[in-house]
Amino acid sequence: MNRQEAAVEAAGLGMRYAWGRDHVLRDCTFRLPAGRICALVGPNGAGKSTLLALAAGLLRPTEGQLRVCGTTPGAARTRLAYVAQDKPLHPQLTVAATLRLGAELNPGRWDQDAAERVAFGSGLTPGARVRALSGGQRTRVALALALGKRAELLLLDEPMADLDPLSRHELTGALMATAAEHGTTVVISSHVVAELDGVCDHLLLLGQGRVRLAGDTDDLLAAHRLLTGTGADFGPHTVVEEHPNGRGRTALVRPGGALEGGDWLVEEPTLEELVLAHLRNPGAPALLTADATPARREEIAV
Ligand SMILES: Nc1ncnc2c1ncn2[C@@H]1O[C@H](COP(=O)(O)OP(=O)(O)OP(=O)(O)O)[C@@H](O)[C@H]1O
Repeated sequence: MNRQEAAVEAAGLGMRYAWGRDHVLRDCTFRLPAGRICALVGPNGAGKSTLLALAAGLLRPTEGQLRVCGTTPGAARTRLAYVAQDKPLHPQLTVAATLRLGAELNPGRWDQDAAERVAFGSGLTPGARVRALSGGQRTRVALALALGKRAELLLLDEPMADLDPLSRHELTGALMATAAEHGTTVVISSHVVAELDGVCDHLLLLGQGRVRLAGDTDDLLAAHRLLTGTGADFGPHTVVEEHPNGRGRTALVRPGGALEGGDWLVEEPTLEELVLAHLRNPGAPALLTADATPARREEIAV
């Protein structure tokens, strides 16, 4: 089978912080094909930031393998851009000087126009000092650095959390345009799943440090159905979540056989329904679609 190259590939990936008692990530195996826009979701403490920092080469895994842009995260550093949750920037610099620094650190690949479009899109002036910026303005500058770098892989840790709705819309559009124009892979963590619907074409859902769902969003949605009816027996189907409703019972299932002929209304769930059902039911069996399943572990070792 001819498969698209992987932007990120993990096998048996585990992480335990030096002072932590427990594993933060445990036996994570997944593959993110290049060129996708991947939503990274999961409850607080699931390990999303840790996974992004590992992929950015800022942390070393304690177990397993992680391959980024076909090499080690450390070797891929010049080819990726990482925007951390707290958006670290030099507070004494102006916005213009920050972008100049971005240009100096990324010779040969820096895109000043792209960086300026993002940085100055909402009236921010070049002479403004970073230390005097609001949280949302800092996010703009951090995203401007990331997009100016023309990275192959963007790792964005809750980038939209402190942006106003118009800025979110504008910057989401800028990210999607960049991804479409340059084939950039984007991993974007967020708690606002509804906002990622229609933006992301790939999903990675972590729960308690483990991969719960991974794959193309269309494939994951197609692997689930919402059944609503009065019967109580869901037959051969794997039930992720079931609850009563006005008309009887509704269940999110992974079909294990024919759905026709049952006394059910059958619907495809939305991405938000799929994610929320799995967040509420961490015991549901994990599912990786074919394109999210890595090659054999030894083949991805670096
Ligand atoms: N430097 C650290 N040392 C020890 N434990 C840490 C460290 N950083 C994170 N942790 C722990 O790792 C676990 C996962 O944290 P992480 O920030 O990766 O989760 P998250 O999914 O990004 O959470 P959130 O949605 O709240 O941002 C948490 O239990 C956290 O306390």
